[in-house]
Amino acid sequence: MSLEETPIICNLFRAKGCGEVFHNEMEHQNKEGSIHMTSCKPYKIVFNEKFGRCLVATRNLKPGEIIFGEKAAIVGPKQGCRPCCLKCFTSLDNVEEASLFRCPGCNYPFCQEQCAKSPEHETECVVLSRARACISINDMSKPHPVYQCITPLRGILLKTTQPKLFEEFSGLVHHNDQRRQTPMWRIYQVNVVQFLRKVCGLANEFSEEDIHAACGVLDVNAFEIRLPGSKRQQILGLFPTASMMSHRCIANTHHVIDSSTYEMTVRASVPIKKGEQLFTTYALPLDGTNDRRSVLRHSKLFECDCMRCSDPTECMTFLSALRCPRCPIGIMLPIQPLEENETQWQCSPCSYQLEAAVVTQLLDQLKEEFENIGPKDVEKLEEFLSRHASSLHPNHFLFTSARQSLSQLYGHDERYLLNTLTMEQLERKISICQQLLSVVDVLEPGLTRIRGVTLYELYAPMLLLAKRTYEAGHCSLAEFKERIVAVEAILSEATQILLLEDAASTEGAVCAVKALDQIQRWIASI
Ligand SMILES: C[S@@+](CC[C@H](N)C(=O)[O-])C[C@H]1O[C@@H](n2cnc3c(N)ncnc32)[C@H](O)[C@@H]1O
Repeated sequence: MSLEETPIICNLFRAKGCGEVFHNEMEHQNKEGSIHMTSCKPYKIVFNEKFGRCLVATRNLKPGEIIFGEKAAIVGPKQGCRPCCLKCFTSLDNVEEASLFRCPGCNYPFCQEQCAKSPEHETECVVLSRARACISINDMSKPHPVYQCITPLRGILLKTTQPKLFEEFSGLVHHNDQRRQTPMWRIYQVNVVQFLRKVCGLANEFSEEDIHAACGVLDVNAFEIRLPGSKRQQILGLFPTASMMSHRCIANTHHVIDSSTYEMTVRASVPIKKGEQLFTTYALPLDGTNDRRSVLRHSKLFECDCMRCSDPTECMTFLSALRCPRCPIGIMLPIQPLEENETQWQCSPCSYQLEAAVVTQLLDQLKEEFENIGPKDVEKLEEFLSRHASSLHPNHFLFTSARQSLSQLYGHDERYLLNTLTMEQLERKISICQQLLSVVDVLEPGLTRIRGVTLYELYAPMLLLAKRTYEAGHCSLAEFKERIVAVEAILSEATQILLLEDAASTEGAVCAVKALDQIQRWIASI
């Protein structure tokens, strides 16, 4: 056996962060002294001309491996939110006036006295109470502009409460120079900058530029946090390390934010090699290229030219492709996808061309029609899929979105409960989930929430279909067992993914674990 082939002998110590092997932990700690210990992480921050600061893997990472965990530096309401409790973010819509608690200091409404008296509200209340006369929030069903200043205020107040964290916060990218020309800048100027400086008396401590920078840091870097329950708002959290991750329209990481502790866990979603950049996605992965690039241009102020955006087929998913109006098999794609307003769209076999403006007009009409359906109308969603089958590619993002809704409706909607579905409807649910997965496997690969949820939706109709087929005597016991083993593999993968999700939304994971246990016992008994 050569030296290279010598296996790692037990008692050797493999450092969790850097993955290097040492004789013992002491040797690891002594390596390059404390410098190595502080940098013993599976990622490092590097600077790149194109991306700015970004994260790079310092060793090979397996799917599901935790890269880092991080607590939010600040959390707060999202711009344009409806009135909510400033402590726990419960929506105050539908809460009776008698049940609200108005803070005696600043007059903002809270869901209960305990929230208003929490230490988190103390410092901001001193500032906001100077504006008490202007804070009169009575209609809880509509967004109120006095919520716009809250999250930026929490950011700038770190200057006195946590100066080190403030340094990190104010060192994040804000793109003030580009944002200065935008309509949002003018809204912030009135509702945040002037409100905090003139009405709340912060003019001596923070310049206009400082407060605009805080707004920009949040717009460019903050993550949305989904709170459980329909009465909760979507809020923002700022995570300084996670905000260093660059964007790519097909990410290689996946993050989960615990909705009670506001802690983020970032994992590898696919295998990542040492030296590879870590990417998250700032846009919706199942939107088409033009929509994703437009969101990134306006909210994150850069032009995405990633591999997916530059490829007219979007990595062979054809998410933005149209059917050719001239030939029966043709698929129309943009010739230059990064020039969305100027590019011609061309059919691959017949070369027929359409102007970008014509395509935009057609899509605007279809988007409007789709939005008017609403996400819960099975018949209208099915009708939309069949009516436009001659205009859009089967994987088009509008169809994919319709399938996403249908995958949840068949089996759960009260008119389509699983046990009441006919054999054709079970087959329909299966084919919808499979088609959705064929797109998601490419655009949101690995251990991602949408894959977990879709695999979970796929297992139940497959199981029921196999059971009914066997009970009707249409397949042998051996064939039945084979089908159940295939269902078990799907459910097992779904469970593995769903168990990584936020503890407050693990209803799906709990059901999946129970169902997996049942199937495994069942297989053993057949
Ligand atoms: C959340 S920050 C990421 C950290 C930032 N690079 C830094 O140095 O602080 C987002 C900004 O990073 C840059 N960026 C991220 N992904 C990019 C990409 N795919 N192409 C170009 N710029 C990107 C853009 O300037 C974007 O507004």
